[in-house]
Amino acid sequence: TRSTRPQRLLAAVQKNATRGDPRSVVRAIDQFCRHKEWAMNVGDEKGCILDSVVSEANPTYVLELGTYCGYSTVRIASLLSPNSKLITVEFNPEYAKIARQVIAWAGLQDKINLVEGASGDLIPKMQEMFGVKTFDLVFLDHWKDRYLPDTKLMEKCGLLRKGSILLADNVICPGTPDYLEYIRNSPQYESQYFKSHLEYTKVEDGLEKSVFLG
Ligand SMILES: Nc1ncnc2c1ncn2CCCCCNC(=O)c1cc(-c2ccc(F)cc2)cc(O)c1O
Ligand SMILES: [Mg+2]
Repeated sequence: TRSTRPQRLLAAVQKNATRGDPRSVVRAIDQFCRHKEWAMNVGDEKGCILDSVVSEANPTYVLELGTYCGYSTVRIASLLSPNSKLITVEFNPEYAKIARQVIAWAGLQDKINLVEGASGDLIPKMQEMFGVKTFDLVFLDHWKDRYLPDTKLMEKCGLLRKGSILLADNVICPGTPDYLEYIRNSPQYESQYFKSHLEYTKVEDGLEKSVFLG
C-alpha cells in the first residue's frame, strides 16, 4: 500500500540528515516540506521565533501538546540545557511511531519523553507519571479547539507557576479564537503576538506568547 506523508518525511530525514545532528534533521524536514510535500510542522519561519522564546526562557521542564512528526520536539530539545526534560503528547499512534524515529535520528531520545494519548486525559497525570511539579514552557500545537480547555486544565492541576510561558502555534491559521479571547483578556496572563506565516506558505499565521502571572 502507498506510504503515508509522515513515512515519506521520515525517509527524507534518514536520507538527508546526519545521525545525532538535530539541526540537520530540522533542515531536512524543512527542505522536504518546502520542495516536496507540505506538512503541518511549525516550520522554519515560526521556528526561529520558537527558538528565541526557548533560548530566552532556558526552561528545565517543557510540555509540548501535539508532536506530529517531532519537528518542533527536536527543534526545542536541541536548545535545552543538559538536565532539562521535554514531555511531548501525541494522540495519533501513527504520528507517534514516526516521531520516535525522527527523535532517535536526532539523538535526543534521552531528553524527550513522548507519551501517547489525549491531552485532556494526560495533563492531570503529568505530576504522577513524570514527577514534574510545574512546566516552565508549554508549546501548544495540537487540536486547535483543545488549546483553551487544556490551558484551564493546566491551571487547575497546578502545572503553571508565576513566569511559566505558554507559546501557541496557529492562532490565526487554522485559528484558535476562543483561546486568544481568553488569554488576551485574562488578568492572569501577559500576552504578545508574533506575526508570521503559516509554515512554508505566504498565508498569515502567528505565535501567541503568554506569561502566567500566578
Ligand atoms: N495529545 C493530543 N490531544 C489531543 N489532540 C491531539 C493530541 N495530539 C495530536 N492531536 C491531534 C492534533 C493533530 C494536529 C494538530 N495540528 C493541526 O491541526 C495544524 C493544522 C495546520 C493546517 C493549516 C492550514 C491548513 F490548510 C491545514 C492544516 C497547521 C498547523 O501548524 C497545525 O498544527
Ligand atoms: Mg501547528
